[in-house]
Amino acid sequence: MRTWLLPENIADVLPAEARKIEDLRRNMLDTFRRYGYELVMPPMLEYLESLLTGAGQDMGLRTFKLVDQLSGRTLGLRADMTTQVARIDAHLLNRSSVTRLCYAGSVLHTRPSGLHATREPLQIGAEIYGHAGLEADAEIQELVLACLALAGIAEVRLDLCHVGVVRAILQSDVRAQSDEEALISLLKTKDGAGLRELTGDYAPATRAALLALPALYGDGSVLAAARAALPALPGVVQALDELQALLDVAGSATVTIDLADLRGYQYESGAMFAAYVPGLPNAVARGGRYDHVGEAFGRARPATGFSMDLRELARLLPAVERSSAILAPWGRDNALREQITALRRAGEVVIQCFPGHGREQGEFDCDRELVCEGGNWVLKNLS
Ligand SMILES: N[C@@H](Cc1c[nH]c[nH+]1)C(=O)O
Repeated sequence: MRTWLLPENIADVLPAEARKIEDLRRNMLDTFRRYGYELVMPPMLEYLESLLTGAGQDMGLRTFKLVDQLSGRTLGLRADMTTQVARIDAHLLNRSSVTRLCYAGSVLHTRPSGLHATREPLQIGAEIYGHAGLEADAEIQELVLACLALAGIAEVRLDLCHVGVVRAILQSDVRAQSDEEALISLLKTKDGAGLRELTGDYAPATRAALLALPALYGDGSVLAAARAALPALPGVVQALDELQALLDVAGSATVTIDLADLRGYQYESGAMFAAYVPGLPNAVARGGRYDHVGEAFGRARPATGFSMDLRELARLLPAVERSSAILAPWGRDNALREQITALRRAGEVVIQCFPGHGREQGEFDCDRELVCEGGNWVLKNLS
Protein backbone atom coordinates (compact mmCIF):
# COMPACT_ATOMS: atom_id res chain seq x y z
CA MET A 1 0.00 0.00 0.00
CA ARG A 2 1.25 3.44 -0.83
CA THR A 3 1.74 5.34 2.39
CA TRP A 4 -0.13 8.37 1.11
CA LEU A 5 -3.30 6.49 0.25
CA LEU A 6 -6.36 7.86 2.06
CA PRO A 7 -9.09 5.69 3.58
CA GLU A 8 -12.24 5.00 1.58
CA ASN A 9 -14.69 7.90 1.35
CA ILE A 10 -12.11 10.27 2.82
CA ALA A 11 -10.57 12.84 0.50
CA ASP A 12 -8.33 15.86 0.30
CA VAL A 13 -9.99 19.03 -0.93
CA LEU A 14 -7.85 20.71 -3.57
CA PRO A 15 -7.63 24.48 -4.15
CA ALA A 16 -10.44 25.09 -6.64
CA GLU A 17 -12.92 23.02 -4.60
CA ALA A 18 -11.68 24.35 -1.26
CA ARG A 19 -12.26 27.92 -2.48
CA LYS A 20 -15.88 27.15 -3.41
CA ILE A 21 -16.52 25.49 -0.07
CA GLU A 22 -14.93 28.30 1.92
CA ASP A 23 -16.78 31.04 -0.01
CA LEU A 24 -20.05 29.24 0.69
CA ARG A 25 -19.19 28.77 4.36
CA ARG A 26 -18.45 32.46 4.82
CA ASN A 27 -21.55 33.60 2.94
CA MET A 28 -23.80 31.26 4.89
CA LEU A 29 -22.37 32.21 8.27
CA ASP A 30 -22.83 35.89 7.33
CA THR A 31 -26.44 35.14 6.38
CA PHE A 32 -27.05 33.38 9.71
CA ARG A 33 -25.59 36.40 11.50
CA ARG A 34 -27.94 38.74 9.68
CA TYR A 35 -30.83 36.68 11.06
CA GLY A 36 -29.37 36.95 14.58
CA TYR A 37 -27.75 33.52 14.95
CA GLU A 38 -24.72 33.32 17.24
CA LEU A 39 -21.81 31.14 16.17
CA VAL A 40 -20.69 28.31 18.47
CA MET A 41 -17.78 25.90 18.07
CA PRO A 42 -18.36 22.58 19.84
CA PRO A 43 -15.39 20.22 20.18
CA MET A 44 -14.46 17.55 17.67
CA LEU A 45 -14.53 14.85 20.35
CA GLU A 46 -16.35 14.29 23.61
CA TYR A 47 -17.02 11.53 26.11
CA LEU A 48 -19.21 9.10 24.24
CA GLU A 49 -22.12 9.22 26.73
CA SER A 50 -22.34 12.97 26.40
CA LEU A 51 -22.08 12.86 22.60
CA LEU A 52 -24.85 10.30 22.29
CA THR A 53 -27.17 11.85 24.89
CA GLY A 54 -30.57 12.32 23.30
CA ALA A 55 -29.40 10.84 20.00
CA GLY A 56 -30.83 7.65 18.51
CA GLN A 57 -29.22 4.26 18.04
CA ASP A 58 -28.19 5.09 14.47
CA MET A 59 -25.94 7.82 15.78
CA GLY A 60 -24.11 5.35 18.04
CA LEU A 61 -23.33 3.18 15.02
CA ARG A 62 -22.17 6.16 12.98
CA THR A 63 -19.77 7.41 15.66
CA PHE A 64 -16.03 6.63 15.61
CA LYS A 65 -14.85 5.66 19.09
CA LEU A 66 -11.45 5.86 20.73
CA VAL A 67 -9.94 5.65 24.19
CA ASP A 68 -8.91 8.77 26.08
CA GLN A 69 -5.34 8.31 27.33
CA LEU A 70 -5.95 10.84 30.09
CA SER A 71 -9.10 9.44 31.66
CA GLY A 72 -9.25 5.90 30.23
CA ARG A 73 -12.82 6.65 29.15
CA THR A 74 -14.32 6.15 25.71
CA LEU A 75 -14.44 9.21 23.51
CA GLY A 76 -16.53 9.69 20.38
CA LEU A 77 -15.73 11.79 17.32
CA ARG A 78 -18.83 13.82 16.54
CA ALA A 79 -21.04 12.46 13.77
CA ASP A 80 -23.55 15.34 13.99
CA MET A 81 -23.20 18.74 15.66
CA THR A 82 -26.90 19.28 16.36
CA THR A 83 -26.94 17.45 19.69
CA GLN A 84 -23.72 19.21 20.75
CA VAL A 85 -25.36 22.55 20.09
CA ALA A 86 -28.43 21.45 22.06
CA ARG A 87 -26.10 20.64 24.97
CA ILE A 88 -24.57 24.11 24.74
CA ASP A 89 -28.02 25.70 24.78
CA ALA A 90 -29.28 23.52 27.63
CA HIS A 91 -26.29 23.71 29.94
CA LEU A 92 -23.78 26.36 29.09
CA LEU A 93 -25.96 29.24 27.97
CA ASN A 94 -28.85 28.37 30.22
CA ARG A 95 -30.97 31.17 28.77
CA SER A 96 -34.73 30.99 29.07
CA SER A 97 -35.40 33.23 26.09
CA VAL A 98 -35.20 32.29 22.43
CA THR A 99 -31.64 31.41 21.44
CA ARG A 100 -30.47 31.16 17.85
CA LEU A 101 -27.20 29.31 17.32
CA CYS A 102 -25.23 28.36 14.23
CA TYR A 103 -22.13 26.25 13.57
CA ALA A 104 -19.82 24.96 10.87
CA GLY A 105 -17.31 22.15 11.21
CA SER A 106 -16.29 18.69 10.10
CA VAL A 107 -18.11 15.63 11.38
CA LEU A 108 -17.04 12.02 10.86
CA HIS A 109 -19.12 8.98 9.96
CA THR A 110 -18.03 5.37 10.45
CA ARG A 111 -19.89 4.50 7.25
CA PRO A 112 -20.80 6.73 4.30
CA SER A 113 -24.49 7.67 4.26
CA GLY A 114 -24.76 7.09 0.49
CA LEU A 115 -22.82 5.35 -2.27
CA HIS A 116 -20.43 8.21 -3.00
CA ALA A 117 -20.94 10.16 0.21
CA THR A 118 -17.92 11.38 2.11
CA ARG A 119 -17.29 10.09 5.62
CA GLU A 120 -16.16 13.57 6.58
CA PRO A 121 -18.97 15.98 5.78
CA LEU A 122 -18.42 19.65 6.51
CA GLN A 123 -21.58 20.30 8.43
CA ILE A 124 -23.08 23.76 8.63
CA GLY A 125 -26.35 24.50 10.34
CA ALA A 126 -28.59 26.72 12.40
CA GLU A 127 -30.80 25.89 15.37
CA ILE A 128 -33.50 27.78 17.30
CA TYR A 129 -34.15 26.96 20.97
CA GLY A 130 -36.93 28.16 23.20
CA HIS A 131 -39.88 28.55 20.83
CA ALA A 132 -42.35 25.73 20.37
CA GLY A 133 -44.49 27.51 17.78
CA LEU A 134 -44.36 26.90 14.05
CA GLU A 135 -42.89 30.37 13.51
CA ALA A 136 -39.49 28.91 14.39
CA ASP A 137 -39.89 26.05 11.90
CA ALA A 138 -40.98 28.55 9.27
CA GLU A 139 -37.85 30.66 9.90
CA ILE A 140 -35.66 27.58 9.57
CA GLN A 141 -37.39 26.66 6.34
CA GLU A 142 -36.82 30.20 5.04
CA LEU A 143 -33.16 30.05 6.04
CA VAL A 144 -32.60 26.77 4.19
CA LEU A 145 -34.00 28.29 1.03
CA ALA A 146 -31.88 31.45 1.53
CA CYS A 147 -28.74 29.29 1.91
CA LEU A 148 -29.53 27.30 -1.22
CA ALA A 149 -30.17 30.54 -3.10
CA LEU A 150 -26.68 31.69 -2.04
CA ALA A 151 -25.35 28.59 -3.73
CA GLY A 152 -27.24 29.66 -6.86
CA ILE A 153 -29.89 26.97 -6.47
CA ALA A 154 -33.42 28.15 -7.04
CA GLU A 155 -35.09 24.87 -7.88
CA VAL A 156 -35.65 23.16 -4.55
CA ARG A 157 -37.94 20.32 -3.52
CA LEU A 158 -38.82 20.15 0.15
CA ASP A 159 -39.94 16.74 1.41
CA LEU A 160 -41.98 17.20 4.55
CA CYS A 161 -42.81 14.50 7.05
CA HIS A 162 -43.81 14.32 10.69
CA VAL A 163 -42.77 11.74 13.26
CA GLY A 164 -45.91 12.65 15.24
CA VAL A 165 -48.13 10.64 12.88
CA VAL A 166 -46.40 7.29 13.47
CA ARG A 167 -45.79 8.07 17.14
CA ALA A 168 -49.49 8.77 17.77
CA ILE A 169 -50.52 5.56 15.99
CA LEU A 170 -48.00 3.50 18.00
CA GLN A 171 -48.91 5.16 21.29
CA SER A 172 -52.56 4.33 20.79
CA ASP A 173 -51.83 0.60 20.68
CA VAL A 174 -49.53 -1.27 23.10
CA ARG A 175 -49.30 -4.25 20.77
CA ALA A 176 -47.88 -2.08 17.99
CA GLN A 177 -45.66 -0.25 20.44
CA SER A 178 -43.85 -3.45 21.36
CA ASP A 179 -42.80 -3.84 17.69
CA GLU A 180 -41.75 -0.21 17.31
CA GLU A 181 -38.25 -0.86 16.01
CA ALA A 182 -39.33 -3.43 13.42
CA LEU A 183 -42.25 -1.27 12.29
CA ILE A 184 -40.05 1.79 11.84
CA SER A 185 -37.58 -0.10 9.71
CA LEU A 186 -40.38 -1.55 7.53
CA LEU A 187 -41.95 1.88 7.12
CA LYS A 188 -38.59 3.43 6.24
CA THR A 189 -38.20 1.00 3.34
CA LYS A 190 -41.93 1.12 2.50
CA ASP A 191 -42.00 -2.68 2.77
CA GLY A 192 -45.74 -3.31 2.34
CA ALA A 193 -45.46 -7.12 2.40
CA GLY A 194 -43.37 -7.03 5.58
CA LEU A 195 -45.85 -4.66 7.20
CA ARG A 196 -48.81 -6.86 6.31
CA GLU A 197 -47.07 -9.86 7.81
CA LEU A 198 -46.00 -8.15 11.03
CA THR A 199 -49.34 -6.47 11.67
CA GLY A 200 -51.46 -9.59 11.04
CA ASP A 201 -52.72 -9.82 14.64
CA TYR A 202 -52.98 -6.07 15.38
CA ALA A 203 -56.24 -4.26 16.12
CA PRO A 204 -57.86 -3.60 12.70
CA ALA A 205 -57.72 0.22 13.07
CA THR A 206 -53.99 0.23 13.90
CA ARG A 207 -53.23 -2.22 11.10
CA ALA A 208 -55.18 -0.20 8.55
CA ALA A 209 -53.40 3.00 9.59
CA LEU A 210 -49.92 1.45 9.40
CA LEU A 211 -50.64 -0.15 6.03
CA ALA A 212 -51.95 3.17 4.67
CA LEU A 213 -48.79 5.12 5.57
CA PRO A 214 -46.41 3.96 2.80
CA ALA A 215 -48.86 5.16 0.13
CA LEU A 216 -49.36 8.56 1.74
CA TYR A 217 -46.82 10.51 -0.25
CA GLY A 218 -47.09 13.11 -2.97
CA ASP A 219 -48.14 16.75 -3.22
CA GLY A 220 -50.17 18.72 -0.67
CA SER A 221 -53.32 16.70 -1.45
CA VAL A 222 -51.76 13.87 0.62
CA LEU A 223 -52.84 15.74 3.74
CA ALA A 224 -56.53 15.43 2.84
CA ALA A 225 -56.03 11.77 1.93
CA ALA A 226 -54.29 11.21 5.28
CA ARG A 227 -57.17 12.81 7.19
CA ALA A 228 -59.52 10.36 5.49
CA ALA A 229 -57.31 7.27 5.86
CA LEU A 230 -55.85 7.69 9.34
CA PRO A 231 -57.61 7.60 12.73
CA ALA A 232 -58.40 11.08 14.08
CA LEU A 233 -56.07 10.70 17.08
CA PRO A 234 -55.12 14.08 18.58
CA GLY A 235 -51.42 13.49 17.72
CA VAL A 236 -52.25 12.64 14.11
CA VAL A 237 -54.54 15.67 13.69
CA GLN A 238 -51.96 18.01 15.19
CA ALA A 239 -49.20 16.63 12.96
CA LEU A 240 -51.29 17.03 9.83
CA ASP A 241 -52.24 20.59 10.85
CA GLU A 242 -48.56 21.45 11.36
CA LEU A 243 -47.61 20.03 7.98
CA GLN A 244 -50.35 22.11 6.36
CA ALA A 245 -48.99 25.25 8.05
CA LEU A 246 -45.45 24.51 6.83
CA LEU A 247 -46.72 23.81 3.36
CA ASP A 248 -48.31 27.25 3.37
CA VAL A 249 -44.98 29.00 4.10
CA ALA A 250 -42.81 26.99 1.71
CA GLY A 251 -42.45 29.94 -0.65
CA SER A 252 -40.91 29.11 -4.00
CA ALA A 253 -40.02 25.51 -3.13
CA THR A 254 -41.97 22.58 -4.52
CA VAL A 255 -43.27 20.60 -1.58
CA THR A 256 -43.90 16.90 -1.36
CA ILE A 257 -45.16 15.07 1.69
CA ASP A 258 -44.20 11.57 2.76
CA LEU A 259 -45.84 10.35 5.93
CA ALA A 260 -43.74 7.16 6.08
CA ASP A 261 -40.42 9.01 5.74
CA LEU A 262 -38.74 8.21 9.02
CA ARG A 263 -35.11 8.53 7.98
CA GLY A 264 -34.58 11.05 10.73
CA TYR A 265 -36.33 8.92 13.35
CA GLN A 266 -33.56 9.54 15.86
CA TYR A 267 -33.94 12.60 18.01
CA GLU A 268 -36.61 14.35 15.96
CA SER A 269 -39.96 14.92 17.64
CA GLY A 270 -42.19 16.73 15.15
CA ALA A 271 -42.22 18.09 11.62
CA MET A 272 -39.09 17.28 9.63
CA PHE A 273 -37.92 18.14 6.16
CA ALA A 274 -35.31 17.18 3.63
CA ALA A 275 -34.33 19.49 0.77
CA TYR A 276 -33.48 18.02 -2.63
CA VAL A 277 -31.97 19.84 -5.59
CA PRO A 278 -31.40 18.78 -9.19
CA GLY A 279 -28.09 16.97 -9.66
CA LEU A 280 -27.78 15.46 -6.18
CA PRO A 281 -29.42 12.15 -5.30
CA ASN A 282 -29.13 12.65 -1.54
CA ALA A 283 -30.84 15.40 0.43
CA VAL A 284 -28.70 18.58 0.56
CA ALA A 285 -30.25 19.74 3.80
CA ARG A 286 -32.17 18.08 6.59
CA GLY A 287 -33.86 19.45 9.62
CA GLY A 288 -36.85 19.61 11.88
CA ARG A 289 -38.13 19.58 15.44
CA TYR A 290 -36.29 17.80 18.24
CA ASP A 291 -37.90 19.09 21.42
CA HIS A 292 -36.76 16.20 23.64
CA VAL A 293 -33.00 16.46 23.25
CA GLY A 294 -32.68 19.33 25.74
CA GLU A 295 -34.67 17.21 28.21
CA ALA A 296 -32.07 14.45 27.89
CA PHE A 297 -29.51 17.07 28.94
CA GLY A 298 -31.66 17.93 31.94
CA ARG A 299 -33.40 21.04 30.62
CA ALA A 300 -36.40 20.73 28.33
CA ARG A 301 -36.25 23.25 25.50
CA PRO A 302 -38.27 23.38 22.31
CA ALA A 303 -35.81 23.04 19.44
CA THR A 304 -35.79 23.15 15.68
CA GLY A 305 -33.08 23.58 13.07
CA PHE A 306 -31.35 22.27 9.99
CA SER A 307 -27.95 21.25 8.77
CA MET A 308 -26.28 20.56 5.46
CA ASP A 309 -22.99 19.32 4.07
CA LEU A 310 -21.01 22.11 2.43
CA ARG A 311 -18.77 19.69 0.53
CA GLU A 312 -21.77 18.08 -1.14
CA LEU A 313 -23.41 21.40 -1.91
CA ALA A 314 -20.23 22.93 -3.33
CA ARG A 315 -20.10 20.15 -5.93
CA LEU A 316 -23.09 21.78 -7.60
CA LEU A 317 -21.39 25.14 -8.00
CA PRO A 318 -19.62 26.08 -11.20
CA ALA A 319 -15.81 26.23 -10.97
CA VAL A 320 -14.68 29.51 -9.44
CA GLU A 321 -13.16 31.95 -11.87
CA ARG A 322 -9.46 32.52 -11.42
CA SER A 323 -9.02 35.69 -9.44
CA SER A 324 -6.93 38.47 -10.87
CA ALA A 325 -3.62 39.07 -9.14
CA ILE A 326 -0.58 41.28 -9.28
CA LEU A 327 2.93 39.94 -9.76
CA ALA A 328 5.70 41.65 -7.79
CA PRO A 329 9.40 40.97 -7.62
CA TRP A 330 11.01 39.67 -4.44
CA GLY A 331 12.93 42.43 -2.70
CA ARG A 332 13.61 44.20 0.57
CA ASP A 333 13.21 47.66 -0.94
CA ASN A 334 11.06 49.73 1.45
CA ALA A 335 9.12 51.51 -1.26
CA LEU A 336 8.27 48.15 -2.87
CA ARG A 337 7.15 46.66 0.42
CA GLU A 338 4.96 49.65 1.26
CA GLN A 339 3.38 49.52 -2.17
CA ILE A 340 2.66 45.78 -1.81
CA THR A 341 1.16 46.28 1.67
CA ALA A 342 -1.08 49.10 0.41
CA LEU A 343 -2.32 46.97 -2.51
CA ARG A 344 -3.04 43.98 -0.24
CA ARG A 345 -4.90 46.25 2.18
CA ALA A 346 -7.02 47.43 -0.72
CA GLY A 347 -8.02 43.81 -1.32
CA GLU A 348 -5.65 42.98 -4.18
CA VAL A 349 -3.81 39.67 -4.38
CA VAL A 350 -0.08 40.41 -4.72
CA ILE A 351 2.21 37.46 -5.34
CA GLN A 352 5.93 37.98 -4.89
CA CYS A 353 7.93 36.01 -7.37
CA PHE A 354 10.95 34.21 -5.88
CA PRO A 355 14.25 34.47 -7.74
CA GLY A 356 14.58 31.89 -10.47
CA HIS A 357 10.82 31.26 -10.81
CA GLY A 358 8.40 32.46 -13.45
CA ARG A 359 4.68 33.16 -13.37
CA GLU A 360 2.91 30.32 -11.58
CA GLN A 361 -0.31 28.81 -12.86
CA GLY A 362 -3.03 28.06 -10.36
CA GLU A 363 -6.15 29.74 -9.15
CA PHE A 364 -4.66 33.22 -9.71
CA ASP A 365 -4.50 35.04 -12.97
CA CYS A 366 -1.61 37.53 -12.78
CA ASP A 367 -2.86 40.24 -15.09
CA ARG A 368 -0.72 43.08 -13.70
CA GLU A 369 2.85 43.51 -12.55
CA LEU A 370 4.59 45.91 -10.19
CA VAL A 371 7.60 47.39 -11.95
CA CYS A 372 10.09 50.05 -11.00
CA GLU A 373 10.11 52.98 -13.40
CA GLY A 374 12.31 55.96 -12.70
CA GLY A 375 12.60 55.02 -9.03
CA ASN A 376 8.79 54.56 -8.56
CA TRP A 377 6.86 51.32 -8.32
CA VAL A 378 4.00 51.35 -10.81
CA LEU A 379 1.42 48.83 -12.03
CA LYS A 380 1.67 47.64 -15.61
CA ASN A 381 -0.81 45.43 -17.43
CA LEU A 382 0.44 42.01 -18.39
CA SER A 383 -0.87 40.42 -21.52
N1 LIG B 1 -28.41 17.38 12.15
C1 LIG B 1 -29.52 16.74 11.49
C2 LIG B 1 -30.47 17.74 10.93
C3 LIG B 1 -31.02 18.66 11.97
C4 LIG B 1 -30.50 19.84 12.37
N2 LIG B 1 -31.34 20.31 13.32
C5 LIG B 1 -32.31 19.45 13.47
N3 LIG B 1 -32.12 18.44 12.66
C6 LIG B 1 -29.00 15.85 10.37
O1 LIG B 1 -27.85 15.99 9.98
O2 LIG B 1 -29.75 15.02 9.86
